[in-house]
Amino acid sequence: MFFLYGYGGTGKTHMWRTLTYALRSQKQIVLTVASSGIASLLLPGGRTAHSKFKILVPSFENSVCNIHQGSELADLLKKNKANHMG
Ligand SMILES: Nc1ncnc2c1ncn2[C@@H]1O[C@H](COP(=O)(O)OP(=O)(O)OP(=O)(O)O)[C@@H](O)[C@H]1O
Repeated sequence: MFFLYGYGGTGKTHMWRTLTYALRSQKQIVLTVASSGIASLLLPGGRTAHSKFKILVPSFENSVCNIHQGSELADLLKKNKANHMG
């Protein structure tokens, strides 16, 4: 999982879009998530992290994601090579 930090307008979205298209063109699985719905709209196939990873709201120190072993989402997470968190 990669996190990319930078000031506004420095090219974070541009870099993630480029990486996502490059990896997907090689048939790699890339999950693009952001902390807000507005930010997720900038990413190809973007979703909020809370939606994609079934993160409970509100979340506490001991909260766990609601992903069940053997589910389709669990298999996808095992197979994917890169997550983008914007
Ligand atoms: N390497 C690059 N080559 C050409 N244009 C670029 C490059 N990086 C960024 N840009 C352009 O610069 C502008 C700002 O980039 P981008 O939206 O990716 O920044 P950002 O860091 O995601 O900004 P914000 O945090 O405000 O969302 C965009 O128009 C983008 O196309």
